[in-house]
Amino acid sequence: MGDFYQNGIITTLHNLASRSNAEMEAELIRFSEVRPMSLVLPCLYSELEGPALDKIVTELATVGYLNEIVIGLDRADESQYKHAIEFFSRLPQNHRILWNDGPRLQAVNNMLQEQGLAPKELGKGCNVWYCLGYILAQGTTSSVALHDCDILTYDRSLLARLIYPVANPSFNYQFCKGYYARVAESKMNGRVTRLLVTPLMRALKKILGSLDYLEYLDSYRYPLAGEFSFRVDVINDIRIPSDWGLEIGVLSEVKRNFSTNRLCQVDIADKYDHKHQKLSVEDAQAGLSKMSIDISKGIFRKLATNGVVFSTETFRSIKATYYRIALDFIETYRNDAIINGLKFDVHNEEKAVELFAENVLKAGLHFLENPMETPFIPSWNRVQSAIPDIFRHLCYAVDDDYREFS
Ligand SMILES: O=C(O)[C@H](O)COP(=O)(O)O
Repeated sequence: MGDFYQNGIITTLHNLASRSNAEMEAELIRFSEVRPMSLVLPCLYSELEGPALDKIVTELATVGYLNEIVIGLDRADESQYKHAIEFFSRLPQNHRILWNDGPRLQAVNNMLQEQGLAPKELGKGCNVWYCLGYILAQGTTSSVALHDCDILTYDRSLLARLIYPVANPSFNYQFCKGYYARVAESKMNGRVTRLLVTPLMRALKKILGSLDYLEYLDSYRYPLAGEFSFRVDVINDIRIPSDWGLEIGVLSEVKRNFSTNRLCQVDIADKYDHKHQKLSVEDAQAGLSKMSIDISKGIFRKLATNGVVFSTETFRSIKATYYRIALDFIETYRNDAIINGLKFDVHNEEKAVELFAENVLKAGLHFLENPMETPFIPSWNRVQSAIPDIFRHLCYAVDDDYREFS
């Protein structure tokens, strides 16, 4: 059982008692009468063949409060799309699969491209964006949850706890982020969160002073969690990054659009494990190396929109301060691991921090050299204003694919 401390400037909803999931789901079924709920699952075809998704679908098949499940399928050819239809067919809820690489959705993408509105980079951000557009187009949902498809420790209580804060009609939250400890096989994971994001926040606060935006981001216990939920109207006006800045980008957008008392975070699992990517020391375009660059760029860009002025010297100081603080954090994590009987590899942790320190500087210099770069996908409000019947095209594409291949 955790504590009930409220840190930061958003509400934290803890897991304080062993409330049964059945009791919570019974409540969610009642809520669903006034607030219909959807789940978005962004996935790669390869995840259908991996160890996590089969169990996730088995768990979801027993969930009674979902109105629909929208699956965004990336990197699938025709036969793989057909296999995906079969794979998800055991879901009793209404469900649709967006075959993002299929000719119909590609035609929709071309239509957007002609207006300069299509996502510029493929990946999770783009996948999520199309799924959210489809949910808006359907117009049947009130509350939405989204989670990754590589969760090895999944059970359906994760979803119940994740969606509850935006499903309970007596709560006023617009957005909720999940949190947990990424601890598995007796070791602490979550390398980018622990070794980049938290120390970088502290370094930025030290150099730039206490800024509302930094206090806000630092309030999230797991800012990189791929699990979040929201009221449907949040979708209209958010611009999400198409790169690894997706998670932090969404947090920044909801802060811009809502007061912090409409935002919260919730404890969704005792343990969480997922697919781990390589650190990728050699290749800055891959693995956690790329992730750390994209995230740092996203944070610097956002600070600049908040009036912060950067120079090469500021980025050198940020790098040096980050490095020192991150090394101190390694000591903290080490002791936390030891008291909990977990393994801890100081060498690998320091290797990651050395790489992230270089990448913080790289991201800063890249930001100075490319001040006009905007890796954001436009909001659906803007897209609808440019192409008023876009939702009709999107719905036809998804539904016609399903009709033709199921
Ligand atoms: O959450 C994170 O920090 C990144 O996704 C990396 O996670 P991992 O260290 O658990 O692979």
